[in-house]
Amino acid sequence: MPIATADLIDAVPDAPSCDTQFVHYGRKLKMEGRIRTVRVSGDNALVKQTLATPGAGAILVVDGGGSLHSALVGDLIATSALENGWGGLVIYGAVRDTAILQTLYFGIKALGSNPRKSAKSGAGDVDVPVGFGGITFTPGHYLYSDEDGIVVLPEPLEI
Ligand SMILES: O=C([O-])CC(=O)C(=O)O
Repeated sequence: MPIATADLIDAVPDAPSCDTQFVHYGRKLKMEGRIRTVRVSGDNALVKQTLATPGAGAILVVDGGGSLHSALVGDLIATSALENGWGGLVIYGAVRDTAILQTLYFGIKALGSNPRKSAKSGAGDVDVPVGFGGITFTPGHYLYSDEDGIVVLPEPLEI
C-alpha cells in the first residue's frame, strides 16, 4: 500500500505540495516514482517521443504552461506510456480521448480536456526543472500522487 500524501505531509511537514487542482483521467489514482519532465507549448511531439522510450517507473511531469487549448496526450500516447513502463503522467495542460483514458489502469492527472490535437514540431525541453502550483518538479526527485494531491521529495521517504 503506497503511503498516502496526507500521511507523508504529516511525517514531513515542510515537503512541497502542489496547489494546482488536477482531474484524474486514468483508473489508477495513486502513483509514485522518480520525476522526469517535458516542457512544451501547444506541441506534443516531445511528449510522444519521450513516452515511447522505457520509463523505468518514472512519472512524466509535462509542463504545458497550463494551456487547455489543445491536448498533449490522448489514448495512443497514454497507452504507449503504460506499455513502456512509465509510472504515470502529470500534465499541466489538457488531454483528449478521455472515455478511453478512463479505462486504462494508469495514473493520468491533467487540468482538463480538449479534443483539439497539438502541434507536432518537436519544440520544447526535456528533463529541465519545471514549476507550477507553487512547487518545482526537479528531474530525479521523487513524486507521490493520490486523491488528495501531489507531494515531491528529493528522495523517497524511508519508513
Ligand atoms: O496524437 C496526439 O496528438 C494525441 C492523441 O490523440 C493520442 O495520443 O491518441
